[in-house]
Amino acid sequence: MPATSLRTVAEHQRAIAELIGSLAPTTLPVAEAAGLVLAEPVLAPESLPSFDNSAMDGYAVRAAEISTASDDAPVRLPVTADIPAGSPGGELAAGTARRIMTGAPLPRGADAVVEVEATDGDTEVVAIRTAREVGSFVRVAGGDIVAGATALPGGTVIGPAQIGLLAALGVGSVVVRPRPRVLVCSTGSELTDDPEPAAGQIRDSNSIMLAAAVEDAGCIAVRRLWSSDDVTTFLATLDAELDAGIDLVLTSGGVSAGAYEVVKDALGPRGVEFTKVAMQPGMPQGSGQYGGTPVVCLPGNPVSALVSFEVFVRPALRAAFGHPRPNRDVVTATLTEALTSPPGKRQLRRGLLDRSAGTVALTGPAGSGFLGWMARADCLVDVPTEVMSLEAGAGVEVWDLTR
Ligand SMILES: Nc1nc2c(c(=O)[nH]1)N[C@H]1C(S)=C(S)[C@@H](COP(=O)(O)OP(=O)(O)OC[C@H]3O[C@@H](n4cnc5c(N)ncnc54)[C@H](O)[C@@H]3O)O[C@H]1N2
Ligand code: MOO
Repeated sequence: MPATSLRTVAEHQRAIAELIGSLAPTTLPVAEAAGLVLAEPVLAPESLPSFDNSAMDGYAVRAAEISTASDDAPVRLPVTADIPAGSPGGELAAGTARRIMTGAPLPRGADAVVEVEATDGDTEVVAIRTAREVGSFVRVAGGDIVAGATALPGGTVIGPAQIGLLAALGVGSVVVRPRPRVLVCSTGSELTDDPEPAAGQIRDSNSIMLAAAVEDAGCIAVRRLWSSDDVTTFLATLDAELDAGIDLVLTSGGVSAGAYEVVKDALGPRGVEFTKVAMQPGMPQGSGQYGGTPVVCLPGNPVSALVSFEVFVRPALRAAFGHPRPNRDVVTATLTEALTSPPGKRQLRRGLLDRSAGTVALTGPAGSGFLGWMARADCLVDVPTEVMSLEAGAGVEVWDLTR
């Protein structure tokens, strides 16, 4: 097939994004929502802080009563009570102070806190050496968030800070799009889980690698399957595991032009379209629905499989749960060596970024069967379709695989 008739990367990206679509929002306990995205805003059910409290260990006072305090002429106030954090603040009588701890409620009548360092620390009659303004070291109720205000807008990614805030507000569940659930299936009669593979056999690295990529994208790799290159076995393996809870079946291998292309032979007549994409690696690709479940078929060469996952599947999976940044960060870097790229194909080479120097070095040649070169890389160098060679020193766009 001439290169001009291949599907472009952008076209196949759109096809996969449409295929996977967007998952319906659901309500989840906050603790299970880490990494997910709010499908609607969270309104604060109460104010934060919920009561006026002290920002320092010190003494709760009336500011006006210590306005003349200085090192030479400290103001002395009887200490009538201790207010540890967790106890009620009580009422501050005129002309007195209460010892107060950080986070403890301000007693009624007090309007400032003097930190212990500005006093002699006495527990009976405290000498205060510094005047303090009204409101000093007081964390006012609602000073962070007022009841009824938007605590977190829709579209927020739920990370540690958001989880902490929701816990502080007493919000136990949130409305989010769920993590896509992915069934990962390797194919190939050469694959074995025998620690000592027989002649011609190899270990299945794709399913564990793609499952890790699925989890790294914030999704769930529900199960890992393996099938030989036999169509009946492959379909039976898939049918036994497919249920309504699977959002995507991700296969690898069996999609090119050989005599035993099990995925193509099994799913081609059953709703999955096999195409060639103008990309290196990752030319043979498949996508469609099998029994109503979206299926993406990646090529078997391990590097092709993982690069194809990066280019087509990861962004679509993240978009499916509403992630505001479905794509990797793209940066511009200077190539440290020359490269060549096939005509009519967008090439994604494996590279190592030197972030401080702004340079990128290739970790190996373009071959798609050698995972070692990919495992040493932390980025993909994106060589545009129309570019067939680049000299050392050329500027290139680079996908940062760490972000
Ligand atoms: N005559 C042609 N041959 C090939 C073409 C072509 O257009 N014409 N395309 C080449 C390209 S490009 C790719 S990519 C591969 C894709 O092949 P398949 O998707 O059919 O994959 P397999 O043949 O099953 O395997 C390819 C390669 O990868 C190894 N592999 C497969 N699965 C795993 C796994 N789970 N773990 C580890 N390694 C795996 C497999 O042993 C093969 O070495 O086709 C080219 N050929
Ligand atoms: O296109 Mo294949 O995926 O390069 O090796």
